[in-house]
Amino acid sequence: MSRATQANLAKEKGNTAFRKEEYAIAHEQYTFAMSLDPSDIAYPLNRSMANLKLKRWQEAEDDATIALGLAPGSVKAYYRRFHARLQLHNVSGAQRDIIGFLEAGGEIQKSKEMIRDLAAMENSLISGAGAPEVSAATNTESVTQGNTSPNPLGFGVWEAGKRGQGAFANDGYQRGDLIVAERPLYRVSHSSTAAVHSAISKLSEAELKQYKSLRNSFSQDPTLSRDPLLGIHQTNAIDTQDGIVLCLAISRFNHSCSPNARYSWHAGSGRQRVYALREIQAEEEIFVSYIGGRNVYGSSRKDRQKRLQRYGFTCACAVCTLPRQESAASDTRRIEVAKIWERIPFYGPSQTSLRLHAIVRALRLLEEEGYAADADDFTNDAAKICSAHGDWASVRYWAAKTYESRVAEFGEDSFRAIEVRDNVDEFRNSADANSLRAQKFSIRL
Ligand SMILES: C[S@@+](CC[C@H](N)C(=O)[O-])C[C@H]1O[C@@H](n2cnc3c(N)ncnc32)[C@H](O)[C@@H]1O
Repeated sequence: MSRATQANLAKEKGNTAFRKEEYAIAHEQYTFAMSLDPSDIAYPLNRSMANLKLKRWQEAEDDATIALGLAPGSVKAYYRRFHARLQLHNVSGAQRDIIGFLEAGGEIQKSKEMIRDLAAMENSLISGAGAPEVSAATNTESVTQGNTSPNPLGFGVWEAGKRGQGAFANDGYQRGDLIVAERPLYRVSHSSTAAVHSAISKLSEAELKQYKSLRNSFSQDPTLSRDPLLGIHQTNAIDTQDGIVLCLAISRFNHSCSPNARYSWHAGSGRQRVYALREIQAEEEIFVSYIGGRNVYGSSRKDRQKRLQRYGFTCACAVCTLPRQESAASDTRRIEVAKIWERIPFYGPSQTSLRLHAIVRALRLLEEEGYAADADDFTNDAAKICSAHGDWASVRYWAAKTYESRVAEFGEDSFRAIEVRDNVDEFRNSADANSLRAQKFSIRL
């Protein structure tokens, strides 16, 4: 009997054992078949299935990889490896298998099930259900709608083209929704090599593994390439008023110069939060801005690109990739906003109408830019100047706008919202109240 025939016989024995749910025996027979004929894809493919049944995930993945080496377009091999990788929490590998499965002609319906399974696995990884060895488990909570009740994470991590991976909304959000609140993996007061290494040395083995799975945009950097752990820190760390933090889930949020979400450090709970700045549709990517305030809304594409080099990338967001003419128009708008911001304190006591018109102009320009944050930089000034004229209706209008944006962007319990909650009273009691000629203004947004 030829080796090929013997191998086929062993496979048949394996299949019989498999049907009787005797997976260990099936595994033995497939191994024998492989040793007799290593060129036949059926044997590693079947052994991969037996390994899945035996919950030997790594071996199942390896066998599917062997099968793909023998037949690169094998739908079954992609499907089995996907399931092995799912169990191994290999998100990007599992994503690649879904793509391979589809490209090899796998059924659309099945691929949708794979996507759902992967999303469920990711959510369980981040929220902790069924994945106790994953440190983000205890680190993350999320609220999909309304700011109050904790739900499973409302976003998944997917491939985002040139940006690597990114966070995509499951069902969508409204302005002011808390997308996630995550306890950092570590916090450092500065990003020196010693401080970062010291923080990393305190991570558990599982945490370190997750840390190492984060993106490193500095692998080609002349100095940082020698220190990948520092490169990961540099790529993902976030500046907060309480130091520099690194969060596993939030690390997957990409940057946009007109973001639909924003970071908000909450000192009370020691958590980094992300709030929706505007409506975010289901499956839309969630973007934050890595740079703050005027550095993003008041600066040209060229200047923003320069600043973002610090994160090791050239920004490819929707604003930075506008065609030449639209990009120039965007720059013009942002530079005008910056000029208005700089000019505001220099309007004279008789120029309050002009000042308020300039504020409205800045806010409209921001709206045209699709920039949905930081309106409070302007509305707060409008309230203050109206209080100097004793125009309390205008003060209430502008102060309400300020409070509204701070609640939506930082949360009702944030310092920044609380600070302006009773602003009307504070303006009334301030030394500047009624200090200019009494006047009423009807200038509104
Ligand atoms: C904090 S990570 C964000 C998640 C990352 N994309 C990933 O795959 O894990 C920051 C890195 O993502 C990429 N990135 C984020 N926003 C980007 C953008 N607007 N354009 C190009 N790359 C971006 C850059 O490589 C950057 O260094």
